[in-house]
Amino acid sequence: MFETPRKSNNVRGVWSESQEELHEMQPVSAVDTSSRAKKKKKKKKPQPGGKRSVSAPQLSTEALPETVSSESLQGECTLNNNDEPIVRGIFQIGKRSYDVVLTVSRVTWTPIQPETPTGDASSQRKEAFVELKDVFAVKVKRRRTVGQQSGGTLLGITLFHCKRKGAKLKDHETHLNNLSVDHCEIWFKHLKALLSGFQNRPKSLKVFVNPTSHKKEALRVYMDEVAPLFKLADIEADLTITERKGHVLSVLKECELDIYDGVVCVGGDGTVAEVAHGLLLRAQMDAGRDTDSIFTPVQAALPLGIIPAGSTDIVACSVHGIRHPVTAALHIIMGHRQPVDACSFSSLGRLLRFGFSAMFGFGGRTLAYAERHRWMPPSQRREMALIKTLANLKPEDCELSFLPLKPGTDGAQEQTKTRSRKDVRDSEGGSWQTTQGLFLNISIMAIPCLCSMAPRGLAPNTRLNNGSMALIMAGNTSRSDFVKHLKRYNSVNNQFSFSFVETHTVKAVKLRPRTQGCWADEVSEDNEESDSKSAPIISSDGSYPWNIDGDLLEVPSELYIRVHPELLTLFGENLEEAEESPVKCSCI
Ligand SMILES: Nc1ncnc2c1ncn2[C@@H]1O[C@H](COP(=O)(O)OP(=O)(O)OP(=O)(O)O)[C@@H](O)[C@H]1O
Repeated sequence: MFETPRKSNNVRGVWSESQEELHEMQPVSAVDTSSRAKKKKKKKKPQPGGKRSVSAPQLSTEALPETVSSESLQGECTLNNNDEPIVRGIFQIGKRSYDVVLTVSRVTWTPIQPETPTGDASSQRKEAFVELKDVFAVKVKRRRTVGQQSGGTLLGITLFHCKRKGAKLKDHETHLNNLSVDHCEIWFKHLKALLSGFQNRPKSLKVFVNPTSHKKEALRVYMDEVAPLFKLADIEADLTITERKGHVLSVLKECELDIYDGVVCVGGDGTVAEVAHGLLLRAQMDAGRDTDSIFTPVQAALPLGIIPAGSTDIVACSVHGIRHPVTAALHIIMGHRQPVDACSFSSLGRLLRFGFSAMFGFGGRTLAYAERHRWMPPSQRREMALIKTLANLKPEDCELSFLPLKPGTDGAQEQTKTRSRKDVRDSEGGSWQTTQGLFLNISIMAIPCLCSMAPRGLAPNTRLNNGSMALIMAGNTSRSDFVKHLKRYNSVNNQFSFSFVETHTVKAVKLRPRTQGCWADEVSEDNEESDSKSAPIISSDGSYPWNIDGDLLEVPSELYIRVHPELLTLFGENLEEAEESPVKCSCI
């Protein structure tokens, strides 16, 4: 029976169609995109490779098996030239018959039209095609009675391919109908052989789903929107539903990674951070790196796919330009890869974790407040945290040192204000600049950090893999000016054009808070509100809250942040701007 995992109750009358391998009789779960496929527009394209004079009366599918033999349909296998037909034949697509040609790069179909009485070839031969690089599965289509598990009448073959609309990828089906088994077998074999040539496409994946992310929808998102596509693409997915914080880390430390072609996480930014950290930590363990010293990290062994199911999904948005699970799944299936820079965060010479972004001051305090109120619904918790932290807005007294990227490489956007600083030369030849003072917020970001609240990114001046980090320092100012600065993230105006904001393109940052005990004092203010089960352990020893990729990290002393170019590969593509319409935060 034709199973539609997204709409599993979709029974289409007495007869239904199944997609399966030609000689394997187990039915597979196909993705129901039929309603969307109907709306498909065919693209006009010039005819490839020479003239074709197919001018025959329109053929019905029923007539094809007898009239179209495999000989007349079979082309020579000529894989040298992209435009050279490998196989050519007649299929019914929709209600019309088409002359269909397979080359190494595409499947092209042209409607078969009767000759005009004057013998002219019709001028309206609209050609359509699908590039093989966009095809992720080919299946045999059969008609079966309800309940029939195998066999059934062969109807043709179906191509599953992805279509792009802006940053969004969507799955589509093209049904090539022909009742001839020989004919379909030839096409099926050729298509399978060509698709197996895409070596970048994963065959086996380790998948982590965080069932607690955001609105607890990650498992549903995976089961309904992603798993059916993986199955269609013949990808074996080894699923772990995480049971606690740290679960991913313990699995990644121990498991055999060689058997996988990639790791996938389904959840929010905290889940992404844990998986990225786990993958990078495992790579250091395998390479024998001592992470309790200043070391040069090795790259992660496997690419990471991110299926967004959180509330902000900053990393997914930065790499896909959109929060759309199907787009993310199709990037994984098609094997699109994007190297990204990552940071290491260390304190007192010991590695604390790997990640992409850090916020200290306002960003750290807001997250700490939200974490202590986990019992609240997510959006309410975030708004409340923002309001409370703004109401208690306090500058942090810090000593900040940074190692700028070499002059001339990417410093054009920098905005340096009047803060005094001293320069110290680094052993690598760079020049550390040190400044002291009061800061409301300090952000250090290796990726643009796109999200719906900041469509151009929290750090629009950096790129996914430009080998640098954006350092954004918001100095002490009035609350109203700081709110104006925050609001600009959501607008077209430059959020950095304030006298109290400084930006730098850097390779490394050291930050040492100089205020004693302020964080512990603040925690005690609302201790009575916190849920003892879910509240993080907040020490009163003067440690400071950092927001590292949306995860709360408490650091008692100096934090040392270094960027490592292209340390991790993500499944996806480099996009400069989020596609989603900006979301206004109602509380500011
Ligand atoms: N079963 C579980 N129970 C509790 N926490 C878990 C579980 N599985 C994973 N976690 C942890 O939950 C944390 C938060 O995950 P995640 O970021 O995906 O959700 P979120 O915070 O709701 O989403 P967002 O960051 O987008 O708001 C992660 O640090 C992860 O380690």
